[in-house]
Amino acid sequence: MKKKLYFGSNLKMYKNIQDTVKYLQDLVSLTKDISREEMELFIIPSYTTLESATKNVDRSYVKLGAQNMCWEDEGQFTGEISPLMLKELGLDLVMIGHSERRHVFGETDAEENRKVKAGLKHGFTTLLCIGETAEEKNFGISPEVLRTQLKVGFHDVPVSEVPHIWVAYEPVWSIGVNGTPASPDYAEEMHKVIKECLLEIFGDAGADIPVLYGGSVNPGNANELIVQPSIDGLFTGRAAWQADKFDKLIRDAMKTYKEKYGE
Ligand SMILES: O=C[C@H](O)COP(=O)(O)O
Repeated sequence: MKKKLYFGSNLKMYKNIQDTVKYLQDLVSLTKDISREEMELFIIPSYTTLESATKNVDRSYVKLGAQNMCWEDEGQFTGEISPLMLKELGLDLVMIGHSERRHVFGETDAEENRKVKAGLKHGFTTLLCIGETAEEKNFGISPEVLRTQLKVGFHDVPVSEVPHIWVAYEPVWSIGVNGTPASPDYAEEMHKVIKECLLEIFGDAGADIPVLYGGSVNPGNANELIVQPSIDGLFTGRAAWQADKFDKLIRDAMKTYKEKYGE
């Protein structure tokens, strides 16, 4: 089972312009020799760094994205960023529905759906993040929660958009300094649920959507996660924020994957 592997990071509300550009340039130069046929690298920095990042980083090696986006092109939406504004920067992707957007800022599945449709309409690769809370996990309803987030998130999205869709599974309880990483077995089980649901939504084409795991990915668990059959990549926060450490995590994971599945 040989497939392209995805590695990316969300920089959240960290790093100023200078630090972001340096991080991206270092990451590109460190990872340049890794074939982009085998590995997709993407980074999602803060809004204020994006213009400098797009101008100063070799985009053939790293895709750049935004952490959120409004569903409207323009209007009376103080504090929001329009898809047209992001297009002006020439970004590759938008992330929709990150756990912190849903749980700190109260975004709903229906809002994520509007954003997903806007992202796709404007030609961005659209990364929808989903994941259950600890309480939902304890009630034993994780599959139902994930299926709801996918079914609402992709409501009315035509199958022709599949090539532009990515999904990240990030259980809320696994994210950040207080998070507990999902075990590889549990992550695999949930990825299977997600992949089955994508087939239901998009038919056979749904199988082409990459599904990434995120939530306390670190050098100690990345290798075991990446070899799970239904995990297509790792969406990493803290463990990716130093270019040399992220480069090592990627290389080790790819080596482990190749040892298991062949060159
Ligand atoms: O977007 C990334 C996730 O929130 C994961 O963050 P983390 O790896 O620091 O837990």
